[in-house]
Amino acid sequence: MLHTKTPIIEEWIGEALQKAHHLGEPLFISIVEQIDNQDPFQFFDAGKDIDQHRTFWQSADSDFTIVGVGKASQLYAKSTHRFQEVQSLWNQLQENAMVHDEYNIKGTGMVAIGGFSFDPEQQDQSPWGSFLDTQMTVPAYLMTQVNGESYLTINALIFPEDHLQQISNQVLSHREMLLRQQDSTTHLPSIKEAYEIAPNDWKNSVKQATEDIKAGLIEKVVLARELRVSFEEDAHIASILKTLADTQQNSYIFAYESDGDYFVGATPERLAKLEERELVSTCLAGTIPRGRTEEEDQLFGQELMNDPKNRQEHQFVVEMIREAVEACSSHVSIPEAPVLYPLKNLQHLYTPVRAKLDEGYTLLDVIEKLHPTPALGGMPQKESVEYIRIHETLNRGWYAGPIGWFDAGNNGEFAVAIRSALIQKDEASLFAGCGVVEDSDPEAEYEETSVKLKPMLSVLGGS
Ligand SMILES: C=C(O[C@H]1C=CC=C(C(=O)O)[C@@H]1O)C(=O)O
Ligand SMILES: [Mg+2]
Repeated sequence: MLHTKTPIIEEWIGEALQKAHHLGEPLFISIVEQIDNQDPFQFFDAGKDIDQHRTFWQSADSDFTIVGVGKASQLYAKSTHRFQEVQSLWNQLQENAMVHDEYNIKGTGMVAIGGFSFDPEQQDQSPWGSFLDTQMTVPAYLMTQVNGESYLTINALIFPEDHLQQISNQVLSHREMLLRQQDSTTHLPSIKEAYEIAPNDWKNSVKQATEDIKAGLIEKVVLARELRVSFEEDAHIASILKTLADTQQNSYIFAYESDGDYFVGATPERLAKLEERELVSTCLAGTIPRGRTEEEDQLFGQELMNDPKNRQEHQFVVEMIREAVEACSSHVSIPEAPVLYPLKNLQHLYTPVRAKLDEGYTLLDVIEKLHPTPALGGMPQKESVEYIRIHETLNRGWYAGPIGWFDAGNNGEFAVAIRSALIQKDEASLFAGCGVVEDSDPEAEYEETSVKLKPMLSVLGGS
């Protein structure tokens, strides 16, 4: 199918340029074509020769993948109203756009992919200097894989003074580079050094939090810790993503590249998904390892289901999400009790939330209401985020923040960026947190976070 569209792409760019001339201002153009099936990891890898700004997202059931290369537009915001700001930038961008799309498939055409930091009031930037507080990218080239079909979107902002031949040549040569299928080998890094940041101080902070909870300061707080590793050579991100996708069941695989730094992860936790006003959110909190045998696995699962401490951790999340979703939807349906959600290394308590989003609300409105849920922040929301700001010594940056995408048709999905790492050349910081409630035991919480670090550690050359 490659090459068949070349003349028409050139023609459409020409039309956009004429219109930009006429208007005297830049014009956004979006062109969607169906392409032969592509390997999303190869597409991601091929993108490195075009732009140091790539994005990757795969849904937890692996039936939807989007890969972005370059940036046709960026939506930035930094304030307590960051979600609203992004929404209005998005609305503006769509007002002046020429879209050529005969398919109308979710996640194609004008799509923004990116994330939000956990806490916009955190002043410290290090080591997240390349990641702004809010950064949603409309990729210049976007590959979408959905229902077994692949699509390529070309997005560009065309300026009146642009030169037609120059733009067309560039777009068409990039397109060819991206769609050329190469042989690729998976190459994971080898770890030179790995060390945990102050584990004893962290256990003391968990102990202190249980006392603060008993004293009534807060009800629950999620405390995170960091593991730092260095590699023999720079990490190869496409290989890391592919291995995560191959090994981490029931997980969203994501990567966001910014100026050569990468935020990568395999998170099981959906924040919210919206499709044709059907809203789905997820309560995921409460944790136990997988067993080594099927029998042990079931035993652990039952132990988790019946453990009051884990049920309490989970229940805080259900109550908060219920309230947030009820405030903007109807037909809210939430099962009475959680079920088990199995991952490779651990199992969680899981309660799905379904609702019909009321007219007038967007996915970003829902994200704003939900973030952070008590699975990432705590209870009450504002107090626990303040508690984290004061007591946690690491800078969360984008860890535990919303990460995801939305399109022009009000479809989209955000997960929370846990089980993740910030990768900077031959170094990485891995993060894991756990819900601390009144009955938390620091040693057990420490063990829980160790297991949560495993998925990322294993693809970064650790065990
Ligand atoms: C904060 C994390 O996990 C959350 C999600 C699921 C279960 C959790 C728990 O049982 O503590 C945490 O709330 C993390 O993995 O960094
Ligand atoms: Mg826990």
